[in-house]
Amino acid sequence: MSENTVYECLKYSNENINRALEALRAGKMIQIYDSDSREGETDLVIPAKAVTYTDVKWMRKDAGGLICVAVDPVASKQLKLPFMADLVREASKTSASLGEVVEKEGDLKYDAHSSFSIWVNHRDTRTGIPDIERALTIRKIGEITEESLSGNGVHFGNEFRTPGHVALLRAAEGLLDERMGQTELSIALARMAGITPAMVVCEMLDDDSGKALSKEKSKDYGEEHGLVFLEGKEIVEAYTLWTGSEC
Ligand SMILES: O=C(CO)[C@H](O)[C@H](O)COP(=O)(O)O
Ligand SMILES: [Mg+2]
Ligand SMILES: [Mg+2]
Repeated sequence: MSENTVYECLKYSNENINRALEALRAGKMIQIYDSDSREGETDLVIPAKAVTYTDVKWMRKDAGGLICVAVDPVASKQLKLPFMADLVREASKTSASLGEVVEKEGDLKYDAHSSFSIWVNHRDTRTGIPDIERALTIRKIGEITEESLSGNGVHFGNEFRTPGHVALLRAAEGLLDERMGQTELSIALARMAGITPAMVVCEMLDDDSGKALSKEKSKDYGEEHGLVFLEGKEIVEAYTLWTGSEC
């Protein structure tokens, strides 16, 4: 079956989904809004492997949130990426002060737990923060994710050090059955698009209000910049079809 045939049979009735998958396959930016009942935030989202320093600058200047890379749950386990909360909880066994700050049940009002893993820099970076260096770290995270999922044994520590300036986000094992943050939503889209499931996400913030950019203003931004705007519920619906498809 040719690549096109596969994509043909995966056409969705929601044209927004088809446009988003096409954009992601082309390494282009899209927007994902999680939901009114969760964070109520819109992220700029782009495949990690495709990121250039101008994309990092775009997210830094126009979105302004934390530039993170969401990693597929299978690859996260292969790469031995820990949840930061688990790491701190373990460390708190020898440091009481850490035990007081570690994420506990009920701490987050919008979800059961965060998806933060470790924060890294690629070893070829100097300080790790310039756009050009963060882009390198991000692309290399995409590449090692692809390598790992291809069954090629990889050694994360050979290429990356922590702490660093790019926050890794570990997608929940059950993906959208378990959690519906932009971490899982972006990985679900990557799986549907047939691209490496390592996705850059960055929250869009509002310079005037000091809050997250509203859904309406985020949609306006998307229209001005030709970006596909997806809501979490659209992705959940399409992913349910995809997982049940015979393609
Ligand atoms: O907190 C975050 C990391 O900066 C953002 O909300 C990002 O969207 C990923 O987290 P989540 O999956 O919880 O939405
Ligand atoms: Mg968040
Ligand atoms: Mg989010």
